[in-house]
Amino acid sequence: MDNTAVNIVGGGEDEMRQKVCDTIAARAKEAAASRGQFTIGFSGGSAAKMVCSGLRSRKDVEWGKWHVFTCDERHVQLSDPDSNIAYVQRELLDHVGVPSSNVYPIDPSVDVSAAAEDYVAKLRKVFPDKSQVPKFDFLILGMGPDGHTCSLFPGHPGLEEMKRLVIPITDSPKPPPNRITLTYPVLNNARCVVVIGTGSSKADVIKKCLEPDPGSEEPALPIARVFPHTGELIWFLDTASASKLSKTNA
Ligand SMILES: O=C1O[C@H](COP(=O)(O)O)[C@@H](O)[C@H](O)[C@H]1O
Repeated sequence: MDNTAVNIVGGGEDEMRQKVCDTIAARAKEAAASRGQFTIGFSGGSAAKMVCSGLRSRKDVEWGKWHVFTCDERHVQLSDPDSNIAYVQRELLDHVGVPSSNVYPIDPSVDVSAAAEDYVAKLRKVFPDKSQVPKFDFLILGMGPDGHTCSLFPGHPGLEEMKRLVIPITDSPKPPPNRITLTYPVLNNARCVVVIGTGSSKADVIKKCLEPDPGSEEPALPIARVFPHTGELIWFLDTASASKLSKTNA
């Protein structure tokens, strides 16, 4: 069964925000009802901006059931404007009722390798069965114009990591260089992954991923390698980011 959907929402950010946040709220409700909790991973950048602003006024969400991680994180202090979790904290969590014990920031006081190990320990608080790869209910992914997602960059050896759940990155081509990231085994084990593409700066990369040149021998870009084994994959695109696609389902 193909569990992939490409939604060209049309219009701009407001329409996208509404659709994406409706999807998150619906999945959170299902997860809380069937498993008693909702495990979610946020990305940083434009995806976080859209989602945090759309979620914080929602009254149809049981915030107390949420467990909040980031899909990747810059290895910086939580006071640094580059911190992904600090953004989510300020723009969403400070305004809703997620218990602080259900929010899992990285430890910036240790080196980046130790921070990656510490993050695995944090994952294991919520996903304690060590024989199983953590199964997130929901992951929100963004993408850079180069096709990176999380802190998985084109051509980086981290793309081939199939054992570790979280890896340190010390040579990110996008600053800051030190980061940690979830790996494909975790991304592709999620129940639902949403990819958010907005703006014309993403149009070329979206075309490359969704309508690749049949003759091309280029390896798939990092965002195009996300295919949950059994879960759903939903791409949400606005008019500008979908503008180079020839086939649309709008
Ligand atoms: O550095 C990062 O960049 C990507 C893409 O960000 P965007 O602002 O171009 O949408 C983001 O998804 C990732 O979480 C972040 O660490």
